[in-house]
Amino acid sequence: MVLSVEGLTIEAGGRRPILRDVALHVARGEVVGLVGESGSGKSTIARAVLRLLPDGARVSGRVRVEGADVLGMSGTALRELRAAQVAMIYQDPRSSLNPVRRVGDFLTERMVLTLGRTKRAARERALELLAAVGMREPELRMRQYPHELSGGMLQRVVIAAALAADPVLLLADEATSALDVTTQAETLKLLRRVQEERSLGMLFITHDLQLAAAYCDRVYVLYAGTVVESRPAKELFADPRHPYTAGLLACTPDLGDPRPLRPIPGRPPSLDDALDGCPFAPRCPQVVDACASVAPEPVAVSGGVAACHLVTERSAV
Ligand SMILES: Nc1ncnc2c1ncn2[C@@H]1O[C@H](COP(=O)(O)OP(=O)(O)OP(=O)(O)O)[C@@H](O)[C@H]1O
Repeated sequence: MVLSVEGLTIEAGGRRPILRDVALHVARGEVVGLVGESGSGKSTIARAVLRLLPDGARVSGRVRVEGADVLGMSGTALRELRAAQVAMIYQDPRSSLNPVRRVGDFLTERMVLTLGRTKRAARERALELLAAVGMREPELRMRQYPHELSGGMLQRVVIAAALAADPVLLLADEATSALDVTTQAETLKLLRRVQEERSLGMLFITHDLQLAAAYCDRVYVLYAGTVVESRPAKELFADPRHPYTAGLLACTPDLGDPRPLRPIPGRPPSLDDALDGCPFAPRCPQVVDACASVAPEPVAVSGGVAACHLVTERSAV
């Protein structure tokens, strides 16, 4: 397993944990979606994979990358993890690049500093990587400054940089959300291509369940810091088992479906809301008595798990 997260709980002083008992895994060559509304804890999971934890947080559980225990890593192993094994791609490529340094410097400096390449070898590798991500005129791009490139071209540069150290895992955190629709489609295709060519594991973070269901092999649905459902993407899309997953699917536009959109009423709980039962209970159209007081355990459903009292009841019959 490239990434394996078990029982991950992160508390940072609120009345409820940021993450509660999260279990998640990504196999080599697999694209795994992580979906949830804003504040559900998606980025916190990605950062925990790099052991970038909130200040003063209490953390329990396990995070393993290629079997190595990230939460217990020493300085050297942690540097190696961040510099080589795992690469993170953020939403806004401009925030990754220094506006007053040339694109070529951005690509080569890290290779010289953290991978110990010579300047010349780093430059050759940077040109190779730019070609690999479909950048035309790579020599010219190396000499340009970030403001001379479009958002889509910059995201290609960031993806090229992410591949520099031959990582085993890509963490794509809303990596295409800031791009226009056409550029988004191209960048998604590119990410899939490089992921397949190199057989990388990818954790694809998005708030868009339709996109995740169409793009990923498996999907985890996160709500208020807990995984409420995880299934193969096709099954999740065709037959969602958790009412929250069903609600998310019903409120995302689908051009082929003329039925009106049904937004989920209410808001997700904040960190100041204590949670006794199911975190989705106050918004759930199918709520039953147990939901208010007992947190549902994940139960096996076709291809994965769902944490919902109704699912438990149905599977008990
Ligand atoms: N360093 C921190 N200290 C305290 N609370 C934090 C910290 N980082 C995140 N949080 C809180 O944890 C919760 C989850 O945040 P996170 O950024 O992981 O959510 P997200 O699902 O990625 O949301 P978005 O889609 O808006 O990025 C939020 O309520 C956030 O305010």
